[in-house]
Order: sequence, then structure tokens, then C-alpha cells
Amino acid sequence: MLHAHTVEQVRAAEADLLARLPEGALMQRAAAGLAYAVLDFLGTAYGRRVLLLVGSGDNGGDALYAGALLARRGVQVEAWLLSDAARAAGVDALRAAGGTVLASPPIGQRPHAPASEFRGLVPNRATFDVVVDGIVGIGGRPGLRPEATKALEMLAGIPVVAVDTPSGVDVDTGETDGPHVVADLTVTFGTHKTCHLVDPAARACGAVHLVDIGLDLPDAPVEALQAADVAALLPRPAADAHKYTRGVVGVRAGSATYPGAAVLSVSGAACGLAGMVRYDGDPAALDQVRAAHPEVVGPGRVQAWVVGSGSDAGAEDAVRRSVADDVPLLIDADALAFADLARGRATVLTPHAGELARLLDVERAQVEARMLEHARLAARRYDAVVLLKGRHTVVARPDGQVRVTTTGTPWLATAGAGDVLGGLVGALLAAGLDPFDAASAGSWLHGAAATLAAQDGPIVASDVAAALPVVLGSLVGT
Ligand SMILES: NC(=O)C1=CN([C@@H]2O[C@H](COP(=O)(O)OP(=O)(O)OC[C@H]3O[C@@H](n4cnc5c(N)ncnc54)[C@H](OP(=O)(O)O)[C@@H]3O)[C@@H](O)[C@H]2O)[C@@H](O)CC1
Ligand SMILES: [K+]
Repeated sequence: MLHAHTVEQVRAAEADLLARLPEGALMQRAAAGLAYAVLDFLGTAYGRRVLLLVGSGDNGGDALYAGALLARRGVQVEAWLLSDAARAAGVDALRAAGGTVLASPPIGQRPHAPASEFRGLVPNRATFDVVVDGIVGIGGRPGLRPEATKALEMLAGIPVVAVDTPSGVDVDTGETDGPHVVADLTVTFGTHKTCHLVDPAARACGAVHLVDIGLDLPDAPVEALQAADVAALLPRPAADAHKYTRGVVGVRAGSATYPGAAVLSVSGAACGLAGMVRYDGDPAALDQVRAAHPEVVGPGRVQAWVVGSGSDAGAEDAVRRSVADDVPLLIDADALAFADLARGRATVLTPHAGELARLLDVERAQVEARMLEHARLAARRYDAVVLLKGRHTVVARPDGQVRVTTTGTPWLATAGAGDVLGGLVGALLAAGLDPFDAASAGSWLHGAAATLAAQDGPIVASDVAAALPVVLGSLVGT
């Protein structure tokens, strides 16, 4: 499991460790990890040139000490101090190792002048191989000061390695309300933070590399399943299993007008994780479902219902009948308008940002900008697990616990992919997983299947379903 802790949790763990270590030891650990990651990024020290952007706090201190280590390895290191309060001991260490400090352009005196006026003041700007963002870390407020914004504009186009967090993002929420660094690589310390997982901030991190500095941390409020976690959650048939003991998943999606939604939902449900799939919908759609999946049977008792898209005017009735059965329930697409009927049941809601905006009566842009807040709000309000779809899908439990999905590919943004996901999560519910595990594991599997399918090029939703057995096969054997 990958864990993302809050700044408050990190601070408490850091205080514990600082009390037990010699002064400066923790920062040296962080700086060494950072220096190795930058070296790895550069490929070689020889002939490389690195610019450190250094703020007033320990984040800048990390950058300076890492810069000193890089300079000792033969990298040409220059530091641009964005604050007069930059850590003096770090500056001394950098200089002692052969690094230099730039005469900083006087941006602070003319914060509104265009970046182009200062450009000539940074010598041979274009020959920097990497900019190290040590402007601000977990002690920062969101946004950047004009000095930093302008520096970044002047250095646009040069790869950026962020220290701990891309400066300017909101560390605990993943929001990006003001200007911020967009990194190619973020090197973080001790544990991940929310901004490394939750969009839009996660997009600004690039690849994320974690350096272990020995922090002893409590449970994290935000986490991300890894392959081994999903493998451990997958239901496996008992030796004496029969199809009913493995769970039966029922699908109420699609209609005579939209048979495709029925076929795709069933293709997710028929991933093999439940013992049987029932389709309860329009007979014309059932014919198409059976043509694609001969093993699917008609209405009857189930252990979980999937009420999905394309059910025409039948969505409300489908939700009502499913709720009456008193089994776990997944509600997607047009049926989400009737999510209220399932309040208090073991329910998974699977909206995209637009659908969640309608559920909460807010603007779609608000949901996209504050995914964590809105997924948690909906989970609490509907007393349900809410799976908010996105590049990094956010799965929230009513008590606020969150799992973020980091598998997937941009190719997954394709019609019908949500139907496959609904069916898949429904199968996991029927097999007995609790709604939070079913939603987060299903989302992980869906993303992994899409990535696998997209190896050969663009994909459609049925390719995702077709790739599921390969992904599952690689996990059940582990
Ligand atoms: N915790 C750990 O386990 C370890 C932590 N370590 C490292 O320490 C880092 C945290 O260091 P930190 O606490 O000194 O805070 P940090 O983020 O450098 O700067 C805060 C200062 O910046 C300023 N400022 C605020 N907002 C700003 C803005 N938007 N734009 C510009 N400036 C802004 C403000 O000062 P001001 O200028 O207002 O006086 C504020 O005081 C952490 O991220 C990690 O890198 C590792 O070394 C070891 C293990
Ligand atoms: K930073």
C-alpha cells in the first residue's frame, strides 16, 4: 500500500525523530536521497549543470545540501536564492563543495516587470540541464510569490526536479489555486503527501520518488492500492465452491435503445470473479448480451446489483427494485439521479465530475478543482462509497478514508469504459468484498487492464474488458 500522510502527521513524526538524531542528520538523509535522484535523472555528473531555486525554509536547505553533494560529484551547481533568509549553513556547504551562488536578478524590487527584462541576468540560462525546485515544501502556503513565478517563467523549458512537493500546490488537498511548479520528477521524504496522489496537484508532480528517512508514521487518511494489495483482496474460489457460493452479480443497465451499455456492463461483470452473471433488462438487450456472453442468465436472486447507464426511463424503477433486494448495490450514470433511494445501504456510487456536480448541486469545474473534498462530501451526504472518476480516480468512504487509483492511461477516456468498470466492481461486491475494497480494487484493475490493452495503440471499452483476464491472471498466481 502506498500511504499519503497529512503535513500535521509528518510534522509530528519528524519531531519524534529529530529528538533522537544528531542535529542536521534528518536533512542530510533527505539531501542525500535527493542528490542521488537528481544524479539518476541527469544520467551522469560529468558536464552537467544544475540550478537550485532556493526559498527561505528547510525545503531550500535540502536543495542546498543536495547541491553540495552534486558539486562534489562534479556537477556544475549554481543556486539562485529567492529569499534573503535562505539557510546560511546550506549556502556555505554549497560554496565549500565548489558550487556558486548567482547574483540574483532584482525581481523583488520590480515584481510587476515582465520576465523577459530579467532574462539576460541569468548567465547561459539555456545550458542548465535541470532546475531543482527548493522554493517551498510542506511549510508553504499555496501559490507562489512574484519572485518565484518570474524565475520559473525565465527558466521555462528546462526539466524540473521538485524537492518534496512542487512549490505552490496545496500539499494536503491536491488543489492548485495559484501559480505552481510543474515538475518532471518530485523527490519526497518519509512518506507521500496527498498532493502526490490527488489531481490536479498530482499532475504537477511528474514521476514521484520516495526517499525513506526513517519516519514512524500512523495510519494515513489517503492511500493507493498496489498490485500486491489488489492480489490479496481478490476473491478466490474455495475448494468446495459452486457458482452460488462465489456470488451472483445482477446487471440492470442498457435497454432496447441502448443495448451496448448492457453488453459492456455485463462484459465487466463477467470477468470471472463472481460465480454467475444475471441480466435483468429489456429482452432485446438480453439477446445481444447472450450473443456476446452465452453464460449469462436472466433475472433471479443475486448478491449484488449493478444499476448502470442507458436504461432509458427505467432507471428509477431499476434502483427501487434493486434497493428492495437488500444486497450491495452499485449505481452509475443516469441511475445516479436516484441515489437517494439507496441511502444507508452498502452502496457504491460511480459518478464522473459532471455527475457528481449534479449530485451536489455545484459546478463541474469545482469538482475537478477539489476532487478530494467533493468525493468525501458526497460519501458523507449519501452514506455511500463514492468513486469519482478521473485520471486519478478518488474513492471515498463516508468516514473520509480515501483510496486513489494510480493505474490507467489517457486512452481510458473512451465511451463505455464506465460501464465495464461498473460491472467489474459489481462482480467484486457479489463475491463478498466490502464496498470500499470492491470500488478501489475494481478501479485499479480497470486502469491496469486499460494500460495493458493500450500497449498496442488506441482502445475502446470492450478492449478493456478483454484485457481483464490477463491482468487477473497475473495477480491470482501471486
Ligand atoms: N518533515 C520532514 O520530515 C522533513 C522535512 N524536510 C524538508 O523540510 C521542508 C519543510 O521545511 P519548512 O518547514 O522550513 O518549510 P518550507 O516549506 O521550506 O518553507 C516554508 C517557508 O517558506 C515561506 N513561504 C511560505 N509559503 C510560501 C510561498 N507560497 N512562496 C514562497 N515562500 C513561501 C515561509 O517563510 P517566509 O518567507 O514567509 O518567512 C515559510 O516559513 C520539507 O518540505 C522538506 O523539504 C527534510 O529536510 C527533512 C525531513
Ligand atoms: K519544492
